[in-house]
Amino acid sequence: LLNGLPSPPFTPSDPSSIPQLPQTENTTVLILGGGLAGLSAAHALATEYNITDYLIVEAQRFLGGRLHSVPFGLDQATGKPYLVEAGANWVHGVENPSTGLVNPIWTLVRQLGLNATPSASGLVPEAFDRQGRVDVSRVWEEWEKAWEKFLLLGRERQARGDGDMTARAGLRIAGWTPGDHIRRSVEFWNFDMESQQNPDESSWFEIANNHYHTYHGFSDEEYLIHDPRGFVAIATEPYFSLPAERRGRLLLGEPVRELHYSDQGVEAVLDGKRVRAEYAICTFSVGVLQSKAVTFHPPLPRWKSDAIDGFSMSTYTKIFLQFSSKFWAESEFQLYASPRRGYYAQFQSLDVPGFLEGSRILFTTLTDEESVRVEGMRDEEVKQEVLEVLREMYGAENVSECTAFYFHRWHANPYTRGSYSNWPASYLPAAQTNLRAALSARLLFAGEATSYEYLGYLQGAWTEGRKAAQGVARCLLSEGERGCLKQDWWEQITAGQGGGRQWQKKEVGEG
Ligand SMILES: Cc1cc2nc3c(=O)[nH]c(=O)nc-3n(C[C@H](O)[C@H](O)[C@H](O)COP(=O)(O)OP(=O)(O)OC[C@H]3O[C@@H](n4cnc5c(N)ncnc54)[C@H](O)[C@@H]3O)c2cc1C
Repeated sequence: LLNGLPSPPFTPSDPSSIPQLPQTENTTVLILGGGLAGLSAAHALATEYNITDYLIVEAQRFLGGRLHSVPFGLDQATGKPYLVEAGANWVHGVENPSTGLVNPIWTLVRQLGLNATPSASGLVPEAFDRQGRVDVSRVWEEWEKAWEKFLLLGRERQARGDGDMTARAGLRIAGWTPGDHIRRSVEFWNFDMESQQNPDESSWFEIANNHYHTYHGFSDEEYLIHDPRGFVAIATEPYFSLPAERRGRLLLGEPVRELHYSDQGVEAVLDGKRVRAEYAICTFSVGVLQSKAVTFHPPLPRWKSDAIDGFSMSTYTKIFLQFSSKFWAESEFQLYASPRRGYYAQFQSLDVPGFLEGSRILFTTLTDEESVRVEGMRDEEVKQEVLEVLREMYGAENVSECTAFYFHRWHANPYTRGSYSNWPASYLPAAQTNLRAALSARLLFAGEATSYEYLGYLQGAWTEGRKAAQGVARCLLSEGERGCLKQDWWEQITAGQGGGRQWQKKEVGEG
């Protein structure tokens, strides 16, 4: 379906098993999107509120959204492909023994027994530039000192009520001024590889908050998932383990084109079909909403469209290569310091003990403009670029034959339009409240981008899906009492005028 991608293993093998709807279908709760937020909402409705009359509409012919496990290359031992994660791959932050707080994604990983190995992304990597090997340990230390100060000052200043600035300004204030290609690469590795955008494009305060909630709230550990069932299992297995009568109805391969909302309910227009619901939970990414591929009726109020258009959605691209023999370093990570910032700066080997040992698989990661650039190129051209860099790093004579090559075009994919959201410096917390707020108290919004604490992460998508289910359930179980949906929104946001006193706060359900 998508650029000739191999079908993920969870695609129903028999397309006739996908139920066909009559012209108009009615349901109580319509779940728009079958990614982690949509499936966690479905699971919560069925298990916690005993609501089973729901329908999930998913545009792609498989579930999982940005959890996307893809067969790749060949495992010579089994004669079958490996499974690699083109989308989310890590559990960021696991558990905090002093508070007892556990990342819900970590709980799911453990319940399902998925293979998870601690990843060394925070340690000084082996590094190369055009002249050969370089030692980045001193620069790394400089970065770590500045980064700690950046986080601390960011949260202190926010608590004092100071105005936000770009993360670039925050880093400078913390003493970080990257004047050469080594420093720029170390910065890219530690900043952009998390936020997918550079410090000039990102908010100081919200990057500090986001980091705090995940890496202090849970822990600073990161686990890479590499399991033959795919990381997508955290979304699909809880849903498919429900008894059939609790699984609602599922419609795959059906893009929503229009959404009509009023205080009576929501109607989704698909190709040749309509679905009417009392409530709907929209989990489409900010990128999809920004693309205007879905038309809203009535048109979105300004407070909502500004909240969508003002946010950032960027792209993070993992490019996988399998070789006939392993020629690279033994360590998990290698840094390439190009004069061009972010140009194949990070390589990660899956062929290391504890991961896919013996696989001869390596991947490199691009972000933002570099991602969009390669999405516009042919696979062969991109492959040649990566091979050229590897030849510089390891010597042309050592680079073996590349036997498999793959990357997903997240920006071009009309159902994702990027990888995950990022908080721009000019965007106020009140605007994110609006991103999340329901329309007409009937059409709710949920997904990684609507999470204040865990924006961008799987834990954000999971918790937001469940909260939306809770909001809908509260209304259904109280028979639609006015004010049953507890969500705030701000009618008018005046940036830079000294804060909230000038904003008019409203509650969803008010006229
Ligand atoms: C490359 C990459 C790497 C990442 N790495 C990590 C990581 O290591 N750790 C981590 O925690 N997070 C990571 N993330 C982020 C994480 O994947 C997301 O936060 C999470 O999966 C988002 O889930 P969601 O349900 O909010 O959105 P989605 O997964 O996007 O779900 C929305 C669903 O809506 C569907 N849809 C869109 N438009 C329509 C339409 N018009 N009609 C019907 N259906 C539609 C989509 O197909 C999709 O299935 C990564 C993401 C990417 C892409």
